[in-house]
Amino acid sequence: MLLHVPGVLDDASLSRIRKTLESAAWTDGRETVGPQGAGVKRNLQLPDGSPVRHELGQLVTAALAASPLYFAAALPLRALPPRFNCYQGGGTYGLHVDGAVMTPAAPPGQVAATMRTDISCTLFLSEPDEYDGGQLVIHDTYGTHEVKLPAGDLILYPSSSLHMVQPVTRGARLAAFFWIQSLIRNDAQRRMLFEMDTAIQALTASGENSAALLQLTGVYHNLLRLWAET
Ligand SMILES: O=C(O)CCC(=O)C(=O)O
Ligand SMILES: [Fe+2]
Repeated sequence: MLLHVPGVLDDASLSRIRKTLESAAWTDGRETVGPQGAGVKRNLQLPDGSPVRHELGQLVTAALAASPLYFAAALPLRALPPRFNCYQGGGTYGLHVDGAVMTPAAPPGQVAATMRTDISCTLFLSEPDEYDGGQLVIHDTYGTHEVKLPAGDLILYPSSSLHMVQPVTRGARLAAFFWIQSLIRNDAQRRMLFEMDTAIQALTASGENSAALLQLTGVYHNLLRLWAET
């Protein structure tokens, strides 16, 4: 499932992130990728150990925690701390698939927890009119999707899909990106749960208060219980 989550960042967080990134020390994005990706990746990233990445990543994580839509769609078990990238001057990331398993660096003294990547996310930090190109192109069984969203908006898509970022030929495209291991590994099951949750929320918001709604809520939780891997 491809899902657009609008307004993840408010104006204050967005401008703080943008301002901090203006003077950040960027490095070659190929530092965090395997050999297949390295052949097609031409962008800049904040280094994984950079304090700026850590500080801004916490802002993004806090904003995500306040987004019911993100939560309902992703059903996150764990997520890789957000990274930040920048494409400019023809910068691009050719067609690739994200690594299936990642091991985020652990704080000193703690054992690193390896995670499976079920969902990939890009949080756009530049407005679409600030740059030319830079569409995130995602291939799935329904075809090819070109994504270029307002600053502060997030796209969530299955990590199993092939995807690319088209060359940025004017201006700069800033983004945060990260991966999620979901409670629900299977994309089709996760989508059904999301649709059921959305329907339950809509009925609840309309003032519905019936035994049938309670039963439907029970089915949602029982499917989650049946399918969730923790
Ligand atoms: O910049 C983006 O939108 C996606 C980046 C990406 O695909 C990756 O780093 O694996
Ligand atoms: Fe990717």
